[in-house]
Amino acid sequence: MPDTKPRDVQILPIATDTTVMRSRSWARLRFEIEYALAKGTTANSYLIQADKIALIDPPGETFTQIYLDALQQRIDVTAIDYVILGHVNPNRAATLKALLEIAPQITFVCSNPGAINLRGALENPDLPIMVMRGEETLDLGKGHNLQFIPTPNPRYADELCTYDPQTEILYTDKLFGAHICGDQVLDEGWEIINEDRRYYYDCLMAPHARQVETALEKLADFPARLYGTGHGPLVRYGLIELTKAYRQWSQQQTSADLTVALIYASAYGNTATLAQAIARGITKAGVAVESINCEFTEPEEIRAAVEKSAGFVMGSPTLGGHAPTPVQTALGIVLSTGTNNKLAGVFGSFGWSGEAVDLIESRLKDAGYRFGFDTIRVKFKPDDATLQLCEEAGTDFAQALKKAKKVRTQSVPATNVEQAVGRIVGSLCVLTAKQEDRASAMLASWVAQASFNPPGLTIAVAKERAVEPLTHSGNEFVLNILKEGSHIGLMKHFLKPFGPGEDRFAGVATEESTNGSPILADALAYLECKVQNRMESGDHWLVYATVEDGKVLNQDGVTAVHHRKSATHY
Ligand SMILES: Cc1cc2nc3c(=O)[nH]c(=O)nc-3n(C[C@H](O)[C@H](O)[C@H](O)COP(=O)(O)O)c2cc1C
Repeated sequence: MPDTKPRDVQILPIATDTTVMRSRSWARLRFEIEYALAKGTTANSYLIQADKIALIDPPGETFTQIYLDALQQRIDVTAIDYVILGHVNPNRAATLKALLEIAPQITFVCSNPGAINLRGALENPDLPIMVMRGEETLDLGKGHNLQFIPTPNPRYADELCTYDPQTEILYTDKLFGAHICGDQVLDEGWEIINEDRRYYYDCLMAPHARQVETALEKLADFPARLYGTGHGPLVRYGLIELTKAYRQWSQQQTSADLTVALIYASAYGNTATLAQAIARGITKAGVAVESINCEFTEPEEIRAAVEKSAGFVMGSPTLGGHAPTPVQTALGIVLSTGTNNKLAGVFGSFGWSGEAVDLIESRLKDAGYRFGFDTIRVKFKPDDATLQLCEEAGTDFAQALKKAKKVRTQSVPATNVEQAVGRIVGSLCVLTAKQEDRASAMLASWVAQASFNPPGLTIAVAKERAVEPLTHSGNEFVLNILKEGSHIGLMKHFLKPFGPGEDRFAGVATEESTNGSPILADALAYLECKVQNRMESGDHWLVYATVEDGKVLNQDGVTAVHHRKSATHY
């Protein structure tokens, strides 16, 4: 997606007295970890003009001015009665302050934890706020008698959904969204955005699937015709399928046999971002995560989650030279469970001294815990490379747990089917990809030509591969086809275990392709590819890519082929 298209606010009436205002950022997105998709996003706000006027979810500060301009062209902003907030993001404070300056009579509507956050974010303890706990309604007139459904989760403890019985719109905040930017307001032809919705779920929802299940149960009581999402297209055509998919994806998480307790606190969001990237790395390897924000969780719940988990990861910011009290309490609970056979991990964001992370690490070390990854210390806000490291550390952690479990179950010889499927051969290749700060590579032999016009191929990428985030629709990579005779060295290099964030290309001769991905100098040929789409196929993604360019580097060589004995090996 080019970064050149200017931000704007797209406005469309969507139902009786109801208008959507979508603040569109076309550029690569940085505020949540869906950076791998880089398709921009929209911050969706809604305007209900009945006898009273309500505004739902004004956007963050990068949109304050153009959003207010767009609003002022349509309504008398001084007449707004209510501003309803699906969650309170400090980043929205600038827009809310600007609205209050024009319309000081505004009453805010949010959940109870939302009210605490809002008073802090707007630095005003006397702010007029209507707190919605689930029983109350807000009558805007003309049948818009709004109902509210708190749907708290560790990431957004203050999340609140809103239902309008007049229009049968359910405003779902973070639920059912997608980080994509485009002209399409609704989700007609929704199958093509399935991948984006799934990735959004995997990154943002999977780490608190239990709370998603609770939210789905609550929301089922409200007959919705349309989901007014916080991001991306509104959900109308795919509403039944997406709701069903959310149930199914959540059930997959909550019924997984290995779980990691991810225990953290975060005052300004940096440690939470690290937690999210680590969670993504764990869940993509097929191990479930139970996220626990210790600020909002009862000690008993923390104890129960640790006891039932195969491992735990603890994260904390350093504030005033210490870990915040809820983290210290949680650490005490973890240590008192006395289960030092569980795998542990530690991470945190800090500013200058970082005592909190050191404290957690040393207390766990003293108690005899083993660590699944080297402690991650990040100064202030993480960049893309750090998030990649976190994701890979999470995957390593999950794989260590899976390995430990496998060791306990006896290894069985390959079945007839496994042996027979193993006789399928493919050319031995190395997929290399680089996007801005992120680079990765993977040995691939499950490769096949898939089309001639345009030239295209498929590659099977295991879901937990480090390179996986670089193989979504629109991403570019290079497929290096190895040469028989000189393939062993490269094969060994790319098969060896890499630490989280480790440079895959150290000591390997490469050149840069036009799409920025490395070409291996010793390859037989290379293909510059662009991912068109991908299909979920069991434990792999089947990636279909078209070949945009390519060259044979060694005219006399032949393709290295990978012969195997079993389908379970590459
Ligand atoms: C009031 C306050 C006190 C802080 N004290 C420390 C400190 O003693 N040592 C340190 O390394 N960083 C300190 N920091 C920096 C934070 O650790 C840093 O901003 C970190 O990114 C916060 O993580 P979070 O976004 O997850 O809350 C402090 C920050 C604030 C706002």
